[in-house]
Amino acid sequence: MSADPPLEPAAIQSALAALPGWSVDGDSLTKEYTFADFRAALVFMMQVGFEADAMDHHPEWTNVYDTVTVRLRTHHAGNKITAKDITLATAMEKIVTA
Ligand SMILES: C[C@H](O)[C@H](O)[C@H]1CNC2=NC(N)=NC(=O)C2=N1
Repeated sequence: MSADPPLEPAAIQSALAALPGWSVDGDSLTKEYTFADFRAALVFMMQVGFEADAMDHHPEWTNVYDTVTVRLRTHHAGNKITAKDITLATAMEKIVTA
């Protein structure tokens, strides 16, 4: 068994209650963040990027001007959602609401 087993759907749904704007898309957690401008989007990516790297758990994301679209899944768990994805999504929410 992997150290990070895929979460059951019920566990994902209960975690989503505390993650506004996040949803399940296939086997990933996803959210589209919109910022004031490109610079603010870039600051978010830098802050999250350092935290994600410290966690050794990295987002898949795209940036177009003021928008960052995030997809979270765990490669080592067959590309399924694990507790690490919930932890990283929670860290992103703390960063945007700080
Ligand atoms: C060796 C290193 O721990 C792994 O490759 C890490 C890096 N970042 C990761 N990020 C994500 N999203 N899933 C992983 O399984 C993963 N594994």
